[in-house]
This record gives sequence, structure tokens and C-alpha cells, in this order.
Amino acid sequence: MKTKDMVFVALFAALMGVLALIPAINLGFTPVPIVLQTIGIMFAGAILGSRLGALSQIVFLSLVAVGVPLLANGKGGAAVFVGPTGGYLIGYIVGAFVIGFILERTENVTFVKMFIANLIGGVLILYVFGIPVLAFVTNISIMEAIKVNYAFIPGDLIKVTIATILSLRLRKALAVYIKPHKSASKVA
Ligand SMILES: O=C(O)CCCC[C@@H]1SC[C@@H]2NC(=O)N[C@@H]21
Repeated sequence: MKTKDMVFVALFAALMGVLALIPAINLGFTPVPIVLQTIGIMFAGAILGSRLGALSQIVFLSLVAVGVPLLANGKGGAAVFVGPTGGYLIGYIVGAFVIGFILERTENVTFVKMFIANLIGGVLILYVFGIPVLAFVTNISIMEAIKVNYAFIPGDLIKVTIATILSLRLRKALAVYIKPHKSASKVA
């Protein structure tokens, strides 16, 4: 791997830690908080692409696993991966990968295309991984866990919108340094 790629992977892993500084919103009726960090997954996938985007999340979660308190509310340690939010955390890796994967195969990345990629990787994938684990760990049904997730939808849609606007701009600004996409030079 090129040094430049390693620097970007480290930067986006660090960005996740910075986003953790913004306090999570605890909802009371579920142990899963509203966090800003999922926006970092979208940036990673949209800007670094599938491989490096996923790698940035692996680096970030490895630090969490060894105990660095890089999750929102200062959480860290291997136990978080077998807790109620463990599925979402694994989803961070897959989500970043999927966003990059979609965009690498997308010509002329417009707002709508980027929004859809972020929605799939930065929201749907997280729910797909998060809901079953939440249901299992907290001993509720899948239907109940799905209902819990309704609470995240408004915030997640706002995050997708912000990530989409900023990612389109950042892809243009960083195109000189990092070109993970065939279409990077044709960003709308
Ligand atoms: O910090 C953690 O332990 C992980 C939190 C996972 C929160 C999930 S991600 C999808 C959904 N959107 C949110 O804002 N919160 C949940």
C-alpha cells in the first residue's frame, strides 16, 4: 500500500475519533444511542473508496477493540462488540465498503447517486447488521428491534444529506491526492 493511502486511511480513522467527541444522544428506551459517527463511515466510503474506506474502519475499530475510548460517550474495549451495538459496529466496515463499491461503479456521481449510496451503506447496511444483534443481545424480537430503529431514521437521513453534500465537495477538493473512483474527475 502506498504511503499516501496509509495517511488517508489513518486520517479517516482519526476522523471517527473526532466525531466521537460530539456526545451521543441516549434515548432511554434502548441502549443504542444516536451518534454522529456514522457520518464518518459515509465520508470514508465516498472519499476513500471501498477498500481503503473499509480499512479505515477496521483500523478505527481495532483501536476501539484494544480499549481506546474512541466511540461516542468515551466507550471502548472488546466488550462493545458483543454488546447491543456490536452489530452496528461491524456494519461500519461493511457500510464503508458498500458505499465505495457502489460509487466505484457509478459514472457521473450526482447528489442523488451519492445520496442513494450513502443511504444504502451508511444506514441500511448498519440496520441489517445492527438489528439482529440488538434483538439477540437485549432479548427482544426482531420486530421490536426494527421499531427501535425507527427512532434513528430522521437523524440518519440528516446525516446522509450532510455527508452527501460534503463528500461531493471533498471528492473534488481531494481529487489531486486520492482517486479511488473512475468517476472522481467527473464529480457533479
Ligand atoms: O457507539 C456505538 O456503540 C455504536 C452506536 C451505533 C448507533 C446506531 S448506528 C445506526 C443508528 N443511527 C444512530 O444514530 N444510531 C444507531
